[in-house]
Amino acid sequence: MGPSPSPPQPPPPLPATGRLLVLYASQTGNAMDAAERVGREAERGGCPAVDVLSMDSFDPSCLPGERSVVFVVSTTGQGDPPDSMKGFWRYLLKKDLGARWLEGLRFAVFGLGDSGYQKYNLPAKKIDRRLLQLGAEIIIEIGLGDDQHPSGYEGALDPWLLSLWESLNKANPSLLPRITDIINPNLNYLGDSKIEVIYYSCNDAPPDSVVSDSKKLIERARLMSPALKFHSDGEPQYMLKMVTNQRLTKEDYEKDVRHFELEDPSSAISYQVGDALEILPSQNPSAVNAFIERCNLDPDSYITV
Ligand SMILES: Cc1cc2nc3c(=O)[nH]c(=O)nc-3n(C[C@H](O)[C@H](O)[C@H](O)COP(=O)(O)O)c2cc1C
Repeated sequence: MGPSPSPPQPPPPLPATGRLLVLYASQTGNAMDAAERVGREAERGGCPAVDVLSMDSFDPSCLPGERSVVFVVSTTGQGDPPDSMKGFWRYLLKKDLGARWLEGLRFAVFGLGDSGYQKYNLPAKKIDRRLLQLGAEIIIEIGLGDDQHPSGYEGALDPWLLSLWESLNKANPSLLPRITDIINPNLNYLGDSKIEVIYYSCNDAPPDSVVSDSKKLIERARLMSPALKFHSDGEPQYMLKMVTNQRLTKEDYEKDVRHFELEDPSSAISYQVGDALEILPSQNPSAVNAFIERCNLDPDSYITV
């Protein structure tokens, strides 16, 4: 008998030089959206490996093993870091890390904040400074997204990303072999639209077609109320009184972020830690009618997409 074949070997780990890591800390989702955009653009530029992770799912002690990291960090409270950054930040502040701990790591920080607050973009500024103290090399200057900008944080993110890709490419062209696809996107590359919109008048729909099925759905959507939805699906229906509805943002701030409390839900619903509560909005019929009128649509037509 000949020697038994050796078991298949796992592929060798990709060298950290070929990977772009995007670490984000977000309280209400904007920094996550921005980080995902960074990741998507890097992939479009041909980056061999891109990972987009929330800071609390990355072990900070592994940071020295990385070569290129983009940090996307928002601000909450009064200049506070998002919850998902707290552990990471505590680790970075450890005294024994030393001024060479991050030698060989190149980084860039994009912050999301609101210049209406006194402590504008503070966590992003702090992490930028701390990474430098720990010996990391800056790729480009910190970018500061501002809710007060007419285009929101994207007003600063767009030009910042362009400089980021150019600087990364200068230092390591193999990281973005198709950089022109991000810097000068060829719109033909996107191809033709992949959706088709068909309008039917309500009388056009054959009786057993998808359109006639969707008639019921549309009628329900017009009257949309979560309670009705649950009722017609045969699922349990609970009415809970809201006892606190407190605005967390300033009155003159365009975003309306709220803290809600419901009256003793345990009397009506049995739930466990980790269960998700879904709060569905009701449609405002006058808003639906205004939309139909604005778009010059026939209120009795059906549309398939
Ligand atoms: C309750 C609250 C507190 C905030 N505090 C600050 C602040 O102190 N400084 C700042 O620059 N921005 C502050 N912002 C603005 C946010 O950082 C900004 O809206 C950001 O886009 C939110 O990103 P996120 O959704 O990833 O958390 C605050 C926003 C909210 C809703």
